[in-house]
Amino acid sequence: TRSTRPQRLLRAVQKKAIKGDPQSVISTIDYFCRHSEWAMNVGDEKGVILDSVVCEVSPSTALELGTYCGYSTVRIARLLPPGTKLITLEFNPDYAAVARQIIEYSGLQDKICLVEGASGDLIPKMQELFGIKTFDFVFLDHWKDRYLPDIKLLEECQLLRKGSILLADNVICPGTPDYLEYVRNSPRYESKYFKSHLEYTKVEDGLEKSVFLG
Ligand SMILES: O=C(NC/C=C/[C@H]1O[C@@H](Sc2ccncc2)[C@H](O)[C@@H]1O)c1cc([N+](=O)[O-])cc(O)c1O
Ligand SMILES: [Mg+2]
Repeated sequence: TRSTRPQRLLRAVQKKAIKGDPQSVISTIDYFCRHSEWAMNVGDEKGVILDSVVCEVSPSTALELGTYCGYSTVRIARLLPPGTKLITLEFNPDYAAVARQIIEYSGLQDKICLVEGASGDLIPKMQELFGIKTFDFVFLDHWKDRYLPDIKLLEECQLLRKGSILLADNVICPGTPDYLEYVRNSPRYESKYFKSHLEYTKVEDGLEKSVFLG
């Protein structure tokens, strides 16, 4: 049977990227998605905004919802201070299998913990599974209708602290209207929109950065 797009993306990384070099893995994926096949990675333009927020927060504990092929996982992990771990949750086992190989190829496997399962089931287990008290940084890039329920779950599980940073992809395209309305109107968040473009296109999209106020 025909290979899947994530498998073709992985093959391009194994063929063209330098093993152990996260930047070359990132550049190879961006080139492949621009010139061969579009894929739903956060991409290079929004990726620069993601990089700047990760560097600013310099998190000790970080969570990513929606690994897909591991592009943003590698982008985030390459900037984490030594000794810190990025926990990334992925629901689809086929995507997880590709992401594990891309993460390993980048050489960042010691900074990343990929957990297969649904965020709704796994978030309540973060304390017991990883001894996590709170997350300094959360990147949301999974099913768009899960953004709002999942941050409410993070609040309920007391996994956010005063100053925790949430960064959400695709708040314009495909769009997460209920999430945006919540973080922009809740007294518990201070929110800011970073205008950009949908990965590898000229369509408007952006990232929403929200600080939990406790
Ligand atoms: O649909 C999009 N993203 C959904 C991503 C979903 C990813 O997260 C899990 S779901 C999950 C993971 C963990 N827990 C629960 C569910 C899926 O298996 C996939 O790996 C999207 C679409 C476009 N676009 O242009 O159409 C652009 C983008 O940047 C996007 O992110
Ligand atoms: Mg996205």
